[in-house]
Amino acid sequence: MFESLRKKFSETSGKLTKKLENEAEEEDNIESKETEDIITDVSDEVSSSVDDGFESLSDVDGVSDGSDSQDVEDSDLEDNEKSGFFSSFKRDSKNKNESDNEDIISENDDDCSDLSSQSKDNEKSGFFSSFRRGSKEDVDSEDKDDVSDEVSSSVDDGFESLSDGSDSDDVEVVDSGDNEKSGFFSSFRRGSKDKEPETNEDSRKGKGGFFSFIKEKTLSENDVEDILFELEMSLLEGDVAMDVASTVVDSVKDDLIGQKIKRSSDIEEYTYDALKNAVSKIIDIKGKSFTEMIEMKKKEGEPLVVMFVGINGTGKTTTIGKLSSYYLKKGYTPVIAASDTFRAGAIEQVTYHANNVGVKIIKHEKGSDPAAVAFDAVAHAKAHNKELVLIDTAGRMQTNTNLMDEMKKIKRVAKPDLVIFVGDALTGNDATEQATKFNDAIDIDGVILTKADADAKGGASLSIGYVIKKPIMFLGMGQGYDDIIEYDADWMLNQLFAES
Ligand SMILES: Nc1nc2c(ncn2[C@@H]2O[C@H](COP(=O)(O)OP(=O)(O)OP(=O)(O)O)[C@@H](O)[C@H]2O)c(=O)[nH]1
Repeated sequence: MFESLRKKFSETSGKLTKKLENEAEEEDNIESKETEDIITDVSDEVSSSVDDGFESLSDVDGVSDGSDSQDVEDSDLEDNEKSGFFSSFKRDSKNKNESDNEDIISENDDDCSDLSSQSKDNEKSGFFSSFRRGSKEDVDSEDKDDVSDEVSSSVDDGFESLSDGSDSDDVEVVDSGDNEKSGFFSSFRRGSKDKEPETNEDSRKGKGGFFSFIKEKTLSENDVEDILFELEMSLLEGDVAMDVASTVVDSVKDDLIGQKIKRSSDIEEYTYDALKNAVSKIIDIKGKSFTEMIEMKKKEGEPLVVMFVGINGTGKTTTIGKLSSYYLKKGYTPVIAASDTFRAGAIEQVTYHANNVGVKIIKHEKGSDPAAVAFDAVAHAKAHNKELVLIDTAGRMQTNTNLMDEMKKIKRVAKPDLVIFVGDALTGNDATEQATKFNDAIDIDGVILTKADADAKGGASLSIGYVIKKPIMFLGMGQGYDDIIEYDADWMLNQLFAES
């Protein structure tokens, strides 16, 4: 029962999950790409800052004409290529440093005994430490001061560039010198590896979803629009009334937009809640139950008079047999009025059910006035303190004016407390349209939907009450006398959202 609706609702959740899953993957890719770009930028900036540092060194008057250091660079090129960026960077700088220091020594012989020994130190401890020390050393020469300042500022620029590109923590790791084990790049690699392990299985087990966004995502109209449009279309195909389909979609949209989601389970949960909320508003039409009304009338010493209307073959007569049985079992005494005096065999059919169930039937000749039969049945019930009068009427098309007028006459004469439209759930949207027409003609009070047991679509069950703003009172669930249930919105909701 209602499999089709159930499927549509669960598909919506699945489709939205899938769509956002793709988006999360894209976000992940962009994030990785950004990370790679940052790494590239930082590498470039470090190289260029270091180069700037050397250029500054070379440009300083009296230090070097630049050709020496170029020679050194060239001679080291092969080595650097073999051993990668960091080692070449270290060696390069060491050699540059060495070469530049030598230049300084040769040009400033008088002042260079200290620097010469410093140069040896530098050889041992590499580029960064040598420059730092270099800038800190108390060198008297103005040239040396200039050199130190410029190099120091170039290197600092290099560090600033590093800092701009990423966490200062990471930069400090570079400064520590052990790049391979603990440095900036490895920390990025570790960082991206840290994101990777959230495999489907892990996230399902540990975090409750197939994927998760790197940042929390707020659902927008854009995210849900196309999927809810699909839902609306498939509801319409499933015989859900247009009003109902758009109300469901609007309500779901309202509930979903602005929701903050992190992982797939959030989407499932929010979509499920939003759909359930939308459907519960649709199907929960407030009204007194049949049984409550019998009791109310009983207190007044009157029978509850109920008139059944609808088109041919929807199950009016069978439903009257079922309700007779249902209320007999509850301790009430129903009486049936055979007011379908129009169709051949109708009086025999209803008599058959009355006899089977064991209730009194009031009947006249075929072709007699159906309003008079109903009037007699009400009088009988009042005279015998029976609690319920069930009036069977001829099936008629809402377009048949004569028969619709006859129905209005029965209502005027018998003064029923309730006019119930009996609709065939299998006819889907037609049932809703018929109910609307009967409601316009005679002002119905409630609905009984028959053949719900065979209804896979569920369109009429979802729509009919909402469209005419009258409650569904019972659902016919088969051909037997016991195959009828009082309609309950919670039960219906469970049917629509139960795990299949
Ligand atoms: N599966 C199923 N069949 C039903 C249900 N209610 C009625 N039927 C069947 O529907 C057919 C028509 O039922 P009727 O009670 O004769 O319908 P009606 O509205 O009285 O028909 P008219 O007298 O022509 O107006 C019968 O074969 C019933 O057994 C139900 O809830 N489930």
